[in-house]
This record gives sequence, C-alpha cells and structure tokens, in this order.
Amino acid sequence: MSHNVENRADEARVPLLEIDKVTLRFGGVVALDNVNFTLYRGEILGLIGPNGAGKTTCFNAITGVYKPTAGEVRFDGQTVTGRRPFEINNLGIARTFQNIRLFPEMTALENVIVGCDARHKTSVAGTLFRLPRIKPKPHELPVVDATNGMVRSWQSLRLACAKAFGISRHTLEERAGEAKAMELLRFVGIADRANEQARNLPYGYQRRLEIARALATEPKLLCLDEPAAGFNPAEKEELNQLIRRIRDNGYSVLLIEHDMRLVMGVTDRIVVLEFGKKIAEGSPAEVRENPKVIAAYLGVQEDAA
Ligand SMILES: Nc1ncnc2c1ncn2[C@@H]1O[C@H](COP(=O)(O)OP(=O)(O)OP(=O)(O)O)[C@@H](O)[C@H]1O
Repeated sequence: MSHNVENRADEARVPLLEIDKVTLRFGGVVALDNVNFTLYRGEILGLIGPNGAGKTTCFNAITGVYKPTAGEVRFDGQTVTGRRPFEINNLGIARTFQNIRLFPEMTALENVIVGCDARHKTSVAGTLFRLPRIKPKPHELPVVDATNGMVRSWQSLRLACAKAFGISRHTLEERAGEAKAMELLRFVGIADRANEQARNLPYGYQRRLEIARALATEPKLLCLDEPAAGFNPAEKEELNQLIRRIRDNGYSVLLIEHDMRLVMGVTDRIVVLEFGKKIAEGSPAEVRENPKVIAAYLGVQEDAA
C-alpha cells in the first residue's frame, strides 16, 4: 500500500514544463527576471501576482509569442525557446487569452472544429482530390435513415459508393473532427448552443468555448489566462469544477487568475511573481501565509489584485 502511494507521488513529480532562469526585457522594462519554476505532469499550477508582475509575459514566453532574453523554456523534455507559436502548439501547449479571441462569425461548433483541424494529417492535394480513399469501418459508413423516398435513394447511393470506392481520408477526418468538437462542447457544458454564431453567445459561453477550442488541439498542457474575468460567483464555481474535470481527463493546467478564492480552491501549487521576480512558490496554504505574498498584495483588494 505505502509502495503504491510512493509510486503515485513519484509519478506526480514528472516535470512537464520547466521555466529555467528566464529573463525577458522590453527595452528598459524587465518583465521577467531570472524566473524558475516547474509544472509537473497532472498538476494544476497557479501563476499569480499583482498587476504588471509578468504573468502574461510568462505565458507569452512559454507559447512562443516572445523569445526570452535569457534562459530556457523546456516542455516534455524538449527546449521550446525560440520556436514559433504553432510549433509549440503542435508539441502540446494550448492557451486561452485574457481578451476572448474567437472567430465571431463562425458557430460555436465551427470554432472548435478549427482547433480539431490543426490535428488533421491530409495534405492540400489530398483534400482537393479527396485522396487517398480508405475502406471505412462499419460505424463510419453513411447512414440511411430518411423516410422521404428521394432522400433515401440518395443516401443509399452514397452508402453503395462508400462501400465500393471507400471514403476519402479528408472526409473521415472532417466527420471525426465534427464529432470530437461536439463532444468538447458537451464537455465544457455549452453543446445546447453549438450552432449559434460565437458573437451571439453569452459571455460565459464564449469563455468556455475558448477552452473547448484550446482542448481541440489535443494539448498536454492547457494555459488559461484569467478565465474567470467577468464571471459571477456561480460561474466561478462552475469554472472551478470544469478545471478539475480537465485535469481529471489527463491534461495539466497552468492558470493565471486574479480571483484568489478560485486560485486557492482549484490549484495544487502556486507560483507568485512580483515585478518580474518569483517571490514565492508552494501549496495554496503555504502561499497564503507567506509574508512576502501578503506584502505584495497589501492594500490591494483581492478581486482587483
Ligand atoms: N509588449 C510589451 N512591451 C513593453 N512592455 C511590456 C510589453 N508587454 C508587457 N510589458 C510590461 O511588462 C510588465 C509585465 O506585464 P504583464 O502583462 O506580463 O503583467 P501581468 O502580471 O500579466 O499583469 P496583469 O495582471 O495586469 O495582466 C509590465 O510592466 C508591462 O508594462
């Protein structure tokens, strides 16, 4: 029994993201100053600090938006410093933004399908010519379910063609992408408005849609930048549950969030930045009691911190 517990503790300590002596300067501003921390696989790690502490800059250094002036970012054992954002996304890091960035004219489902498309393997030529064709598995065959005679005949013809000539890999990927996107909308709790344009969705739905789209790229690490901004207490509680479910489904999470109640309630560990420097790291209870952290937030209301 104790052996198992030890094993689990060891597993929990496999590094996934390593921020190694990272410094990032903007002219005279040192946004990150020799910052070190590690996120372990399966962990929900909070990144907090007063306004301007360097949290978003840290996300940008991790996701390839900015290249650190010095130091290294490693992900899953590989150096990612200097790689471009899409390469880093391909390695398994996805993010959401402080200011929601959806495709407003597309439906919720289409926004997530875009994320799924990033994982498609078909080449442009393959897409245009619908080649190569693959013998479909029984569950991939077109359904014949119409009662209208004309439509039923058309469905039967499609089924016969799929059986005789196969289905293009592109079509199969499209269908799988749509099914996966729908599943993700269900997972974040907004499937009831899958076919509405993103810009018409309520704010809370848009925030959750961003999370679904990020998950569609099949990341190992999900970076959430202030996901609870503008949420009421009930929505924050739902978000807390969602972040836990995301972790329970095998993802690791890096969370920037100003709402202390949410951060303290959902994270396993917290890293605290102030003026670009790491001033504390530990469990929520440790961080809450840390005099440096208390001083950093002194005089600043929790919600506005
Ligand atoms: N592109 C940039 N050019 C110049 N300075 C920048 C740039 N981006 C960030 N900074 C500066 O770097 C510092 C850290 O900013 P950053 O946005 O990372 O802080 P933050 O902790 O995310 O703050 P907030 O909680 O307000 O979002 C600030 O002094 C900011 O003005």
